[in-house]
Amino acid sequence: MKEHLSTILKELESVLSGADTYSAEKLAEKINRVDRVFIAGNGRSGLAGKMFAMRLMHIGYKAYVVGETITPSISGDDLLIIISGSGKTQTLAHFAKKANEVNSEIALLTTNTDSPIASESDLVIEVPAVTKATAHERATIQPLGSQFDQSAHLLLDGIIVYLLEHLTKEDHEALQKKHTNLE
Ligand SMILES: O=C([C@H](O)CO)[C@H](O)[C@H](O)COP(=O)(O)O
Repeated sequence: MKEHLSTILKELESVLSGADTYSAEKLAEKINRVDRVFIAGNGRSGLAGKMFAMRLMHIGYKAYVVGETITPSISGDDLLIIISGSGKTQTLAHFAKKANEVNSEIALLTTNTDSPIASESDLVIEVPAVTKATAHERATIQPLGSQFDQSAHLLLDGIIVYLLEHLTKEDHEALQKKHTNLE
């Protein structure tokens, strides 16, 4: 088990050292500028997105998860962030088209910069990880898209730290207060 964990950490270090951090910083700046942030992803990519949305709320941004019952309609002053390893998931491609129709900005976190969702996006952040589509051809000890899902989660947590350090000045106490008291 220790060996597996050590290998997973090495995989993540290798992926994240090749991630497009320049674009990740641009994404942080967009988040800071737009009115509201909408986050979409399916499966485990979607779970990484939900964790990111929660932290954005904690640090003072208006964040919504696409598909939740209380999520309002998106508009031209908003940003849609899509997390999709393949960049091809059809429901997400549809969301990107709809968001473009109302002129909202779109950012994509993906391994596939040459994908249908990438071509709809204003900003593409490349994360060079293995996905469910490439797991058979690239080296990882992990199943399906675990490497991408984990890398996306860590990169998004990195954006939270960047926002806290450079763009918002929320302190730990303010974050604690925003965390739900219904638990
Ligand atoms: O659940 C997923 C995981 O990769 C399976 O290991 C995917 O995130 C889900 O299938 C959505 O796919 P992508 O849009 O390509 O991330």
